[in-house]
Amino acid sequence: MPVIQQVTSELSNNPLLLLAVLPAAFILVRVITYFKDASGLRSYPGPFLAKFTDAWMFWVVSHNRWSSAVDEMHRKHGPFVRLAPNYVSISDPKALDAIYGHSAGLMKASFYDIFANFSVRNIFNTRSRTEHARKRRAEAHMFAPQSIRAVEPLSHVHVAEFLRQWDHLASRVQESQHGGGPLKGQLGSGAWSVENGCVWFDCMPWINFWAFDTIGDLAFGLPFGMLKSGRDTARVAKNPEEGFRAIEKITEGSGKLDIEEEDIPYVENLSTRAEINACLGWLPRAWQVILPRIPGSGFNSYSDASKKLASLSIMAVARRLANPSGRPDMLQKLLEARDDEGKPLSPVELSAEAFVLIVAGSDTIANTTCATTYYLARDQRVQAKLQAELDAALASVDSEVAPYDVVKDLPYLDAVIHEGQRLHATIGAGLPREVPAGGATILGHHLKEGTWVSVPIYHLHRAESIWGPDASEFRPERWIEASPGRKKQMMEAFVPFSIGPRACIGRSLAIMQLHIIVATLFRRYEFALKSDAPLQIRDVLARRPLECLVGMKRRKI
Ligand code: HEM
Repeated sequence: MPVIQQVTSELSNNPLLLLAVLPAAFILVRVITYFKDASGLRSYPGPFLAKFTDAWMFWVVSHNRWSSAVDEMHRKHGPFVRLAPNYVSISDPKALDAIYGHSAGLMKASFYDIFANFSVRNIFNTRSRTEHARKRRAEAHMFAPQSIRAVEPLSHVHVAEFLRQWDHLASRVQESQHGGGPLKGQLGSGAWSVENGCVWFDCMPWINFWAFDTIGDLAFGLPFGMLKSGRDTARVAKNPEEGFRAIEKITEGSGKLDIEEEDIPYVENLSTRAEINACLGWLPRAWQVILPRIPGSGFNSYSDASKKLASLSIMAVARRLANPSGRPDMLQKLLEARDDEGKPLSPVELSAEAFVLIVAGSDTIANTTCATTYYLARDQRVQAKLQAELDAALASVDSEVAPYDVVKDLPYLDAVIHEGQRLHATIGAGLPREVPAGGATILGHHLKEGTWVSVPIYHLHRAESIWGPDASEFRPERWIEASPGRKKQMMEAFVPFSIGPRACIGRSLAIMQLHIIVATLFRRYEFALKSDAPLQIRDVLARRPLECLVGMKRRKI
């Protein structure tokens, strides 16, 4: 019997032998691939495991060390680091344009496939240049300066609701000072306690409630009501398929909205999905399908969370179609959008686009606001300086919510927001892009077709070579003191919204929201921390604060 036949028959008769041989064969294939070096990356330094397998990326992401591990690798090995057999991270700001710029020609890598939870792609997860350009054209006017300014009054409503709840919390301080008031309690789902003249509570859930209510309203005319209830809860279609059927019937003019709904903890589902996506994105497609199906793998909640999140946008689209309003929100603009043949978006595409607006436009703003609040609460000097600027600028303004026109050009507020975005880096990861046919030359290095490349934002925002020896300090003054030449250098390395054709489309809205919320909160309240302990983060593409316990009281203004 020939040797190969003998070996296969031996293996099929002996499953234990097969179990032992499979890992050995796997490792052998990886070692041979490494030495064959088809990717041409063998000479690049990096973690040992990453030379052979994507498992290094999977491991660091699943251990909550995405941005920090990549940062460490660059500090150890320099600007070019191999993070996976086919993936190089480049930490030089000069690489940004070559990778993400308009004429770069690199598209999103297949890492983004894991984010597709509808049968069609959305503006964020499509990897097709043509499809992306079509979507971006259709959605650009939603984010034009006049469209953003038109929604400012809507956004004020939610900031005012936010103040009602925090005023209520702050009033606990006076109540306890005047005797009789309780020293601890619960508002919505959050606990609070009074100590040292402040009310202490975790501000992260409240900031989430505000951000989600606001984007729910701006996107769909459908605030979730999280601020009012103080709870993470949203009404969604119980069955997404039923939602699509209802949309189709309504579009054909032959149906009423009659969908079974349920309440879900939306933010919690979003966190679950984000955490799992960030890990699964580094695995081969087969593993992405298998792992969520294995009981006890830690990935089981994935499909359920994805479906529930999708149901929210399906429900919102169905509601709007059933009750057309003409309201100037994003959903209305999506309904008016036409493709290149003049056709409206299909129900599933509408829902997919609405979904990404909610996800991209809430979490990111909430994380940035929470981290900025943390840094300001930790540094009383910076907080007082900001408050002095806000007091002067808003002295004659008769509104508890800071109008954008009044606060948009305040130098210290601007510097605080920049510094919060720099140091926290809400999107801290390198955003992976794939080298197209013909290869690409980046900073003199020729990389072959199919190689993944990225620039690590967290590392760039903290590199001493760019920001100086105090790079890891929260010091807004750096933005004001810098000479024009230095400021240019800083801005070239400051990329919280990324750059190029796939840069954040919601940037102007985010900047407006951040100015309004930081100015309003810090004019009205004082914040403190109990210790200088670092902010605990879950790093899953977006870097989300897990908890931020602050002491807060009303200011005398
Ligand atoms: C502080 C807040 C925000 C930050 C830091 C941020 C950051 C980013 C970054 C870095 C990207 C590029 C992602 C990638 O290449 O994978 C992005 C894309 C995107 N962002 Fe934002 N974002 C913020 C707020 C918003 C808001 C308010 C919206 C909309 C309501 C939004 C909608 C989007 C969309 C749709 C994309 C995909 C754009 C495309 O591929 O053409 N973002 N954002």
